[in-house]
Formats: sequence, structure tokens, C-alpha cells
Amino acid sequence: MPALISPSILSADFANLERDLGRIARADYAHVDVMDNHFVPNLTLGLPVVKRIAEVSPVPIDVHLMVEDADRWAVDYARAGAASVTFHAEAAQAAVRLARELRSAGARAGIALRPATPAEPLLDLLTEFDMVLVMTVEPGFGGQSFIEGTLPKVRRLRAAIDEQGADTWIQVDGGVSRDTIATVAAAGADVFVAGSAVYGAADVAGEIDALRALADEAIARR
Ligand SMILES: O=C(CO)[C@@H](O)[C@H](O)COP(=O)(O)O
Ligand SMILES: [Co+2]
Repeated sequence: MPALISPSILSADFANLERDLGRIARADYAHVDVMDNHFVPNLTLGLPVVKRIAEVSPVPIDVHLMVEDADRWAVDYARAGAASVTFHAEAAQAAVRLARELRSAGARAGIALRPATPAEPLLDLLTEFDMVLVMTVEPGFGGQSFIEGTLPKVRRLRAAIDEQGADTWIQVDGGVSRDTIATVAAAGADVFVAGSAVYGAADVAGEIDALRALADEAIARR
């Protein structure tokens, strides 16, 4: 599949969110990081803000839930208008049940793994999820540097998905930029989250195109 680009609005101007969403109209998704200051040591935004973002965004919303008690909150984000809701494996009691509830609510269901969380427990359950998010930094903040040690996990997931013929996307999030995107695309990723690389660029639309071109080139070669 062609690379999908999901800029993280964590690096947007929160006082001008509608304007900054307009700047990523050529992306495939808008990545919205929901942090609760418990699962991660940072606090961002919640349901009422996500609902308005979904209403004004030119592209579908990809919610990345970094909250404790994902089982309690995830479906509410689907009902708030998110096209895709990704919860953390470490924060869910019943990941398969939750993914099924998200699909029933009309959203794509994603499961996220912190850098130190192994993918192996998921490998027999891949068809239950529309996406596996491999965190390539510790969740909580934008602007961190890419952790190379997460690449074998991306490769293992790619091999399992291809072997099973599963229609599960691999998303990578954290430190994705022109310097790292080709490597992680070659390892097997399909969906690329980039916050500081996109919103820190002088030409935001041009940066999305450049990242997409680099990823597509690496995907074509794998
Ligand atoms: O989920 C997170 C951080 O926890 C991310 O979505 C970041 O927002 C990505 O930022 P960059 O590393 O691309 O600056
Ligand atoms: Co994120």
C-alpha cells in the first residue's frame, strides 16, 4: 500500500488549531495525542476538543490515546468522530473486546506498544486490529529522537502480517523525519506520524509531500 502520513497536531499551535489543521489538508490523517498525566507525564486535550477537531479537520482524525483505563474511554473517542482510535496495550484490560467495540462504533481499532512492550502476544491476534502502533519514542512528548532499537519489532510485525495476509496497518510514531522515515518504511511501516518534522517545517505541505515520497520509495523497494 502507499505510505499514509499522519501529522501530529501536538506540534501545532493550540491557539490556532483550525488554521493548523488546514495546513495538513494534503495528509491522510490528523494524529491527535490524548494524554492524561497518568499513563504519561503530560496532559493535552480530551473529548470536547477532539469532537471539535473532528468537525473542522479537512482529513480524518487518528486519535492516539495515552490514558489509563483505555477500556473506559476509547469508544467515547470513536463516538466523538475519530476515524481511528488507538489505545495502548499496557493500558487496556481486554484489548480484543475493546477493539471489537471500536469497530462496532464505526472506527478503525488500533493497539499501541511502548518501546519496551513486545509484539509477540499480538501475533496470533492481528486480525482483531486494524492497526498496530509501534512507538519509536517513549510516549509523552514531541521532539524526541527516534529509537533505532524499535526497528526489529516493526520487522517482526511486517513478517507476521504478510505471512497471515492480515489487513493490519503498522503505524510508527516518534522521531519520524526525513532522516529516519526511509529506514522505518523499509522495516515495514505503512502509516507515519510526524509532529515536529511537519509543523517545524517552513513549508508544511511540502514537508508532507517530501516525507511521503521518501516512504513510498522505501516501500517500493521492500
Ligand atoms: O505520541 C506522541 C508522543 O507521545 C507523538 O505523536 C508525538 O507528537 C510525535 O512527535 P515527533 O516525535 O514527531 O515530534
Ligand atoms: Co502519538
